[in-house]
Formats: sequence, C-alpha cells, structure tokens
Amino acid sequence: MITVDEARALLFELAAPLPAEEVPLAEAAGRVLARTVTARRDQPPFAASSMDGYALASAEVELHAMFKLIGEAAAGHGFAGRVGPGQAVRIFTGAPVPEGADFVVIQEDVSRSGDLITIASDPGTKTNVRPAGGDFRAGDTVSAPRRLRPADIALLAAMNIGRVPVVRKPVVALISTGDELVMPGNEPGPDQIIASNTFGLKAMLEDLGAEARILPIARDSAASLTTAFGLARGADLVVTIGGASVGDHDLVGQVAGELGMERAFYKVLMRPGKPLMAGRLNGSAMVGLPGNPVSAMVCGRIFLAPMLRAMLGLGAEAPRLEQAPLDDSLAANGPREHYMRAQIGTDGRITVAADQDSALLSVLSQASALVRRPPDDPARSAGEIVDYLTI
Ligand SMILES: Nc1nc2c(c(=O)[nH]1)N[C@H]1C(S)=C(S)[C@@H](COP(=O)(O)OP(=O)(O)OC[C@H]3O[C@@H](n4cnc5c(N)ncnc54)[C@H](O)[C@@H]3O)O[C@H]1N2
Ligand code: MOO
Repeated sequence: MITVDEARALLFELAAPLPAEEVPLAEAAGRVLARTVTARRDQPPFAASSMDGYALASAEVELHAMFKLIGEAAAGHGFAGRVGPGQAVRIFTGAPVPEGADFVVIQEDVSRSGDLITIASDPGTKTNVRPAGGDFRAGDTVSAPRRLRPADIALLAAMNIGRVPVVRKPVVALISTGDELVMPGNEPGPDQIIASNTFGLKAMLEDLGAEARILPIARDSAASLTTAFGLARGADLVVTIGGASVGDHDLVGQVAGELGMERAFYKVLMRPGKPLMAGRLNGSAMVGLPGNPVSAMVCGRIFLAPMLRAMLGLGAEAPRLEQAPLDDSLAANGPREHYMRAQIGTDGRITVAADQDSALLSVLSQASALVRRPPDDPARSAGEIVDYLTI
C-alpha cells in the first residue's frame, strides 16, 4: 500500500491544469483568473473631491477668508472654467476638482450667504482631494492565478475589464454505485438507504470551483457500471463512490479495468479511505472512492480538493495543516495515517470525536476539523500539539 503523500503525487499526475475561457465580469466571482489582466484606465481618472464642500486654491485657505462662488462641480458634471484668486466652486463628492483648485473645504466649515462663502472653522490641512490615478493607473495589473473574490470583481470592474479570462471549470461526474441506494426524496425499499455521498461531494467540489454532475446510480452489475462510465465520458474527473473494496459485489475496479482504465494505484495507507483507487479512463482522470460516507467525504477533502486546485492552476499542494493542543488524551495510532473527526473549541483546543466509525455522517457534520495522525503515532496526552486540517 502507498502512503497518502504518494497517492496525492500520483493524483496530481492525472490532474493537468485546464485551459482558459472568457466570461462576463458578472459571472467571474469565485472563478480562477487565468491570465494577468491590465487596467485600461486611471482611477480616479481625474483629481476628485472626497467631500461635499467648496473647491478653491490651498494657498488661499485661511480662517475667515471669503470667496466668490463661480459655479458648481457635481459627480459626472465637472466645472469647465478655472478657479481664480478669491474664487471657489461648489463641489460634491466624486466630482472633478476644477482647474486652479487643489483643496476642498467641507461645507460644515463654511458659512454661505448667496454667492459668497466664508471659512468659518479651521479646515485643517487635509485637502479632501483624491489625486488622479491614486487607486490604480492604466497598465497596473491583477496577477494570475488567483481565485476572484468579491473585492477583486469590484477592482476588475473599475479597471473596465468587461470580460475576464478564467480557468475553465473542471467538470466532475459523480457516480454512486450500489443496489442498496436510492436518490434523496424517493421511497427506499426495505433493504435500501439514501445515496448521500454524491450530494456531499457535489457541494464540496462546487464550492471549490468545479461543475459537478450527479449521474444516475449505477447498480452492482457490470452492465450498469459500464453504462454509468459511458455517461461520464468527457468529464475531466470521474468519481465513483462505493464498490471499491474486496466484496463479491465490489465491481468498480474490475469494470473500469475492462473498459481500459490505466490504473495509477489501488489502496492507500489511510483511515478512512483505504480502498481508494485511481487511474485514467477514456481520457478522464478517474478516482474510485470508498463507499462509507465519511470515507468518501474525507477522501474528497484530502485528495479531490487538491486535484481540483491543481486543475484550476492553483498549484499541486497538500491541504494546509494547522496545529492545536489536544483537549483529551488519544490512544496510539495503527499503521495507517488516520484522519479523525474533531471539533475545535472556542478555547482553541481540539476535541476528537469518541466514535470514529466511517459510516457516521452525524459525527462528520458536527466536526470542524480532521486531526491527522501519522502511521504508528504513539499515544498522546491532553495538551500535546497535533496537526489538523479544517473541514
Ligand atoms: N473484508 C474486508 N471488508 C472491507 C474492507 C476490507 O479491507 N476487507 N474494507 C472496508 C473499508 S475500510 C471500507 S471504506 C469499505 C469500502 O467499501 P466499498 O468502497 O466497496 O463500499 P461499499 O461496500 O459499496 O459501501 C460501503 C458502505 O457505504 C454505503 N454507501 C455506498 N455508497 C454510498 C452512497 N453513495 N451514499 C451513501 N452510502 C453509501 C454502503 O451502503 C455501505 O454501507 O469496505 C470495508 N469492507
Ligand atoms: O477506509 Mo474505510 O474508508 O476505513 O472506512
């Protein structure tokens, strides 16, 4: 059996970065910027007032000084003339500061009588003028790769980038396998349960920027699995769930092999997730996850999420580990790397769930972290520092 790191390295070989496509700016949030983009203009494009008040020459600013108003500058409607000595222009936030002026006295510091204003309170030294290009200049860049957050979208909009080059979304086909499964919302038969893994994985993978498609459940027969693999053709990543172990009805590896899968590995020194398999099938990366619900979700976090990041051009890296002290003692670990469901308390200490059965979705749902135990990790006492990753 190979280690978790070895398995991930082999998975990265299956996860080539995807090409770029252009999308409208309004659809670019959460996508990964594929190429560095360049501002098409200065922002602000002119010296702009940051306050409502009166624009005049800073050299003339003095308590009790008087000015004659010669016009108005509003946002979107500048003042065409020039401000001369003893003159001021009524100005509003966002308006271009007129020629001859380089200071805005806020209206709270001014008394006005008709066309005359007097500086009635000390206006201080802050000019209330935003210089042209003070935010960014034409030619300034936003560099790739980068997952576009709302603030980035606002910046790209201000840069007048209407269409954005982003990495194409990885298309993931999710196949549940098993005669015991029915889709949520349907009436299960006496020996049946509800397919949960595909739904949890779809949520996880779409959160990371994939387009995940849940295919019809494949039954425990070669014909049904073959049909499902046919429906998955063209996906960047095909993920099967269940049927990966050694039971008589665990057919995924066998059928995938008959369909020409080039196997990269089968079985990982990991808990949960031991019967993981991967390879290349019909030009797609193929990962066979174990069926136990927690195993499938943990493998999603440990393997599929890094694969998707690699496909999105964000680099081939293991999930980031953090450290926290244990709230309670832990027994020694066995020979497999163990990812234990745990909760991080408000005090920063980490509590490992008592029951680590890989079927317990209720425990996973309560967990905020997976504590990572190396193979053969000795028993640990309360207060000792352990590695974990957030979920
Ligand atoms: N003799 C052995 N038996 C098992 C071994 C072993 O090494 N020797 N490994 C165990 C481990 S570890 C795991 S994990 C499971 C994985 O088995 P499979 O991948 O073949 O999964 P299934 O048998 O199909 O299902 C396991 C379990 O999960 C339920 N399941 C499956 N798919 C879904 C789904 N989409 N949504 C919800 N639940 C699902 C299924 O009903 C089973 O209860 O094998 C052990 N056995
Ligand atoms: O590896 Mo299984 O995933 O331990 O439950």
